[in-house]
Amino acid sequence: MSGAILEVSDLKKHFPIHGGFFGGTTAHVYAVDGVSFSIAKGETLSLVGESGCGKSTVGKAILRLFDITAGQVVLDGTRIDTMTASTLRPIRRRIQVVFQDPFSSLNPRMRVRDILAEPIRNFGMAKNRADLEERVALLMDKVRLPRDAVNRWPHEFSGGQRQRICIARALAAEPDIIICDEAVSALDVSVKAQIVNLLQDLQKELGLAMLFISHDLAIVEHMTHRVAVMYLGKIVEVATKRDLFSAPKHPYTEALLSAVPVPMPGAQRERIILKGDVPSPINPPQGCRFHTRCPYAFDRCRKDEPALRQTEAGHWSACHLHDRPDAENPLAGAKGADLIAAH
Ligand SMILES: Nc1ncnc2c1ncn2[C@@H]1O[C@H](COP(=O)(O)OP(=O)(O)OP(=O)(O)O)[C@@H](O)[C@H]1O
Repeated sequence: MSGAILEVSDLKKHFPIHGGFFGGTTAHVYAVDGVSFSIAKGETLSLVGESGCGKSTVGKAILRLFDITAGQVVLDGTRIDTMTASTLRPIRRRIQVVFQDPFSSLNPRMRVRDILAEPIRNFGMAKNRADLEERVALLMDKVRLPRDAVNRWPHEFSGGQRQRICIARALAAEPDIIICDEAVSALDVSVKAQIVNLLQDLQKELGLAMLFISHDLAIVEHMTHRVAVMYLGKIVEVATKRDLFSAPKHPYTEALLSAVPVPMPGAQRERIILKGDVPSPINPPQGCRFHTRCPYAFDRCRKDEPALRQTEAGHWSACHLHDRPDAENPLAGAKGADLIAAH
């Protein structure tokens, strides 16, 4: 994609499982198994899917919290997955993260001023002491916290306020992209909406790119440009928010969406209850990984793995149903478009 700030190609992360008498590798967790996407400058891409499908592992791989098994991560044209720790150091500033738990993410022994000053100092961004103070004050303004709160300790703040401090800390480094890993999942409903609005405002104001990792499609719907749906280490569908919510092309996306409430009086989607649990990523099913739970699975799904391919402009999906005539594809056409029209 032109203007991409981040490009991830065929990313794999297989965690070895050690066991046996000699403690050797006995198996692997195929946590992420060939994931590709790109994010444009100023764009939000949401990565959604059930717990354990590999979303956080994708985020951590981009942050280089561990080495990847295979694939490429390219930031603004530069490959970063193969960089040594010292070359990577200045690049780290450009990718920041906000994690789920604002209670454990902040050092309880540091005042807010020092929490925000730390990245500014580490990345050598302030000209002098006065500039540092000014930068800290502006960060408080950006996340709508009073400037004098910089003298307080993390425990003096509510969960939502702490998440604002985590966002300010991420912004302190003036990044190109922020990874929000379940950043609002632990917050109360009303606070969640405030933080989502704040992130959206900041994104517009600063032209940030965002990778928004979430299991909650209802939240994603309010703030994303595009959505990538993950299942068992793979992306099964990618589309713009409007296309994905109005006309999902993959049965897994359809099932996830069926659980999202429709914000219109009297309107409701038919809930699809998937059978069984997500299979183990240690031993993923042959063929299509979703076939064991798919309501439409047929013979081919048990044997061949479907490739992620473009079915309409900007809409990608990995499902053998696309090779069937429309009459035999329950997901052909703009199913649900009427429900979404009022959004
Ligand atoms: N360090 C690790 N060692 C071994 N397995 C791991 C490790 N980290 C993650 N996994 C496994 O990889 C799979 C994907 O985990 P991941 O945390 O990326 O999923 P997720 O979609 O973000 O789910 P959640 O929202 O529950 O964190 C899971 O089966 C998890 O148990």
